[in-house]
Amino acid sequence: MTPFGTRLHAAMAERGRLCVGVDPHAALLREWGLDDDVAGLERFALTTVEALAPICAVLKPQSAFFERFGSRGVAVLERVVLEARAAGALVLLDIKRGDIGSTSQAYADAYLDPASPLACDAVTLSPYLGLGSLDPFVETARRHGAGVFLLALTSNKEGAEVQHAVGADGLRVADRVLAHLSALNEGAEPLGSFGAVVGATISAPVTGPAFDLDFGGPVLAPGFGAQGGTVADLQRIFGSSSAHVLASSSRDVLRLGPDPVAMAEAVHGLHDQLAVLA
Ligand SMILES: O=c1ccn([C@@H]2O[C@H](COP(=O)(O)O)[C@@H](O)[C@H]2O)c(=O)[nH]1
Repeated sequence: MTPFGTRLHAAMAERGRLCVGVDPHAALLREWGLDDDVAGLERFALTTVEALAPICAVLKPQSAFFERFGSRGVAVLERVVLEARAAGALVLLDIKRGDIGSTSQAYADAYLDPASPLACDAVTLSPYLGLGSLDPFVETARRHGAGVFLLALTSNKEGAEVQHAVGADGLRVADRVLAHLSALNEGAEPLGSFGAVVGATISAPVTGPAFDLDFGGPVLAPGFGAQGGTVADLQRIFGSSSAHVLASSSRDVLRLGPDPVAMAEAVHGLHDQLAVLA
C-alpha cells in the first residue's frame, strides 16, 4: 500500500486542504429534523458521506458520537468508513486512543489493519502514556500504509497547561511530540505519514520560542469554524509551514444539512478560502 503521507499529499493537491468532521451531535440531529437514535444517526452520517466524500480530501468521523449508541452505532461507523473510502475520501478516525504498548497493538489492529471491519486510513492518538507506548501504532501504520496524528497543541484552551509544560529534558511536552514526529518522518517524500494535531485556535506560547511545526508530516488543524479559528489564524500559526496543513471543521459545515447542496457549496467556498495558504 502507498504510504498514507503520499496518499494524503495527492488528495490535498487534488481536492484541497479541508477535512470535514462527521460529528453527529444530538443537537444537530434535531436541527436536521431527525430523532436522536440509531436511525437518525445513520441518516445523518450517510447523508453527510454521500454529499461530501466525493469532494473532500479527508473525512474525520468522531468515534464518540457513534459509540454513544453502542454496537449499533459502531455498525453505522463501519458503514461510514467503508462508504467514504469507496467515494474517494481518506478517512481519519478521531479516536484519541493511547495505552500501554500491548493494548496499543490491539487498538492498532482494530483501526489500521485492513482486515478489520473498522480499518481506516489514519487515526488520532494521545501521547499521554509516553511516545514509546505508541510504537505498535507506528509499526502497524508503516506495515499497512496508514497514518497517525498525535495530539500536540490541541484546539481547546485547557490543553496548554499540559502541552506547554516543560519536561525533565528541558523540552516542552509539545516540542517533544513534534521532535518525535520529525524522527518518524525522516526521509519520507513528499510527506511523512506521522502527523500532529495543532488547533486552528492556539495562541503563541507565553514564554519560550515558537513551536517548530516543520516536522515533515501533515498537520490536522481542528477548531477551524465553530471554535473560532479562521484562515487568518492558520496563516498566523503556520506561516510558511502551512503547505501540509489540513484545516478541520465539523459543526460549521454540518449545520447546513440535511441539504447536500448547501453542505457541498460550503465546502467549495472553504476550499477557495484555504487556497491562499502558503
Ligand atoms: O484539538 C482538537 C482535537 C480534536 N478535535 C475534534 O475536532 C472536532 C471539532 O469539531 P467542530 O464542530 O469543528 O468544533 C471534534 O470532533 C473534536 O473532538 C478538536 O476540536 N480539537
